[in-house]
Amino acid sequence: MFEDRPNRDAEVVLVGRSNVGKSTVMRELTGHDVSTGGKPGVTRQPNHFDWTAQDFMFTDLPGFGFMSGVKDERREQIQTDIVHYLEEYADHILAGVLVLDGNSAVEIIDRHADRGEVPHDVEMFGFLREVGIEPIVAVNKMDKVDDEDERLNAICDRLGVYPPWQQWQGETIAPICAKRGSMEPLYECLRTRFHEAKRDDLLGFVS
Ligand SMILES: Nc1nc2c(ncn2[C@@H]2O[C@H](COP(=O)(O)OP(=O)(O)OP(=O)(O)O)[C@@H](O)[C@H]2O)c(=O)[nH]1
Repeated sequence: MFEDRPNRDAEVVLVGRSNVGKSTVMRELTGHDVSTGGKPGVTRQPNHFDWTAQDFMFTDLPGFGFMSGVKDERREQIQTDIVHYLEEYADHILAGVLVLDGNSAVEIIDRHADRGEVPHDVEMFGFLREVGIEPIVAVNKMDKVDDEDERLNAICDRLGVYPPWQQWQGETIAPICAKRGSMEPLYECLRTRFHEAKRDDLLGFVS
């Protein structure tokens, strides 16, 4: 199990396959320069970004799916740890941000589905809902996507969310480009969640 979780009442977690840009999203959210780029699977332990005064933190959970240089057994252990973490702290988690790579998500999901497997992203989306954490899908790397509406609708379709994607704007689907600092759609979704949770004191983190 992951260790050293600060005891905070409110939390937003980020999950996503390796190399989707989770650390870059985190840097934009927190202003902390976490290690980005390089080898996929760099993040192996949760990174907590902690605000004691507000009793709140953002948590970057390790990338699931492909991790280079990590043995199968170890990778499975990390996945099990992620699941346990989300189950255990679900009551404190105001939002689960599933970060996808807008440029490759549909292709990867379809490849796994064609093999008769449940794609990781689809599984994680469903799992978050199952444990009572409403997911926000941050579709990153939109700078690499030409047919924006078509791609976002395909992502909705694969996740079992009804297209058109625009009806989930500000709530569930957030097309972003973390590398260029285009984060407003994600901030909008987070503001909605904080407001619903009556935590308007947290709005300053996403304005
Ligand atoms: N084109 C583009 N590239 C991006 C964007 N955001 C991140 N990247 C790049 O994607 C690569 C992976 O980014 P990271 O933030 O390290 O990804 P990660 O998901 O934290 O990776 P792990 O540590 O392996 O879990 C880096 O080369 C980033 O520069 C984006 O919005 N557009």
